Amino acid sequence: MLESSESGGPVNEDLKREAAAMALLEVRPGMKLGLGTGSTARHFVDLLGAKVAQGFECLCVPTSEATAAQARSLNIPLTDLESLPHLDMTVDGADEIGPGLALIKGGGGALLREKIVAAASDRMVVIADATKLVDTLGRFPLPIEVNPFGLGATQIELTRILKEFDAEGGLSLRHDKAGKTFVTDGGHYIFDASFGRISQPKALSDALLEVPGVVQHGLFLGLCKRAYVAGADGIKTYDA
Ligand SMILES: O=C(CO)[C@H](O)[C@H](O)COP(=O)(O)O
Repeated sequence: MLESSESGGPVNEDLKREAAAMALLEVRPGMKLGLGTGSTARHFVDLLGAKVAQGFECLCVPTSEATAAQARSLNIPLTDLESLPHLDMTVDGADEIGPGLALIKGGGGALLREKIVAAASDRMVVIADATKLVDTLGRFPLPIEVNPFGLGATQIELTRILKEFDAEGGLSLRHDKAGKTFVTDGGHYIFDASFGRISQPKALSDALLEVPGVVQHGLFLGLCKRAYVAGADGIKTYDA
C-alpha cells in the first residue's frame, strides 16, 4: 500500500520497495545471489530476509559490510566469491540509469565490490525509483575509487581527464558525515567527478582505468541486464 507524501504522490521509499518486490519475483529456490548496497537494495534484502524466514533457500554474497550486517541480522545465508565465484543474479540499486542500461553507481561508496559481484553474476538486475532515469549519464557525480598511495599524482591525472572529457565541474575527495576522508570497505578513497554530461562513457572508462592509482570507477557499462523502475505511474521494466 502506498503512503502519500505532502505533495500527494507516492513517497520514494514505497517506490523503491515496489521495484525491489519485482526483482524478488525473479528469485528461485537455491539461487546464488549478489546483494547490492544502498537504500533501494536494502528493501530487496529486507524482502529476501522475510522469504528466508519462511524457509526459502538461497546463498548470497554481499557487496558491502553494511549489506552483510543487514543480511546477517535477517539470517540470510552468506558466503564470499572465494567460495562461490559464480552467481546466478545480483540485485542492486543505481545512482543513474542511462541509455542501454549504462549506470553510474557508487553513491554509497561500494562500487568496487558491487562491480566485482555484478561481473561474477549471470545477470545484474537494477532496482530504482524513476528519479534515477536519465537521457545522458553524468548529472550525478561519477565516483572514482583510488588508492590512497600517491593521491596527489592520481588527482593531477584525473583532473587532466576531466578536462579532456569536457567536465562541467571538478573533482572532490569524498568525506564522511564526521568530516573525515571517506574510506571504502577495501581501504580506498573516492573522488567524485562532476562531469555534468558523459557523452563517451566507454572512452572515459578506458581513460580512467589507465591511471595507475585508480582502483575502479562507478560507470557500469554492459553489466546490467534488466532494470525495474518504479514511478508514480507504475513499474516499468527495461531490458538491455
Ligand atoms: O551504488 C550504490 C552504492 O555504492 C547504490 O546502489 C547507489 O548509490 C543507489 O543507492 P540508493 O538506492 O540509496 O539511491
